[in-house]
Amino acid sequence: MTADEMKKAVAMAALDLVKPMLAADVVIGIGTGSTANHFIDALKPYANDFLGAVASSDASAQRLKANGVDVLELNSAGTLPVYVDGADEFDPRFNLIKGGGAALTREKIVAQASQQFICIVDGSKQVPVLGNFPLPVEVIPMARSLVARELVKLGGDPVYREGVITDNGNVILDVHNLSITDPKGLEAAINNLPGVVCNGLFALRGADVVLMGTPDGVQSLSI
Ligand SMILES: O=C[C@H](O)[C@H](O)[C@H](O)COP(=O)(O)O
Repeated sequence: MTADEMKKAVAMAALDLVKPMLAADVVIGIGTGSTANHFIDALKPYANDFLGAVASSDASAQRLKANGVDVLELNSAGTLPVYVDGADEFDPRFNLIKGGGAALTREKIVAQASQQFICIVDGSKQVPVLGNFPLPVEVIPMARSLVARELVKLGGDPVYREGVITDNGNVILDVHNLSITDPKGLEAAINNLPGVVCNGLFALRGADVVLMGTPDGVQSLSI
């Protein structure tokens, strides 16, 4: 089974969890990336069974609309019952690194607005300790160098993701060589740096459910 087939399988498993929640007044949260894209495509036959979705990126919003799903603003949607999204890494406590596709800030907002976060991943994303995947940090452009120096003080090696501007008009620093033994503490410490909009650690609000695709099928993991 290819990685893409595993991503599709976890997306279908997530759909099985979400289908019973769908109703005429229900709005769901949708993430960003190649795994979330499979989930968006899988929603197409059910597009008329729920009110719509809040998207964590312009790219996902466009894909949802192409699949017949109405896209709503979070401000008019209230609390969402569920958020479905991928991740770049997850640890045994369901702390995550996200933002490989630069959508981390809106993802964190929609996750925070949701009662349940279903994380859909292939097995390559499972790690004992977060940090092998460089941690994305979204930064106000004028603060890029300042924040980079502060991230070095925290023990990381930040690299400017050249050519990438987020949906919010900001830039991304990818922080290499972190061994993240205190995900909540590091998430808060980075968020406290002036110029940082958001960082890709999802520990203060991690995943509730992880569905992991393996060559032997989809595993529903528990903490
Ligand atoms: O910014 C992107 C998101 O955090 C994605 O959820 C993450 O990068 C995983 O993407 P993929 O499903 O393509 O591996």
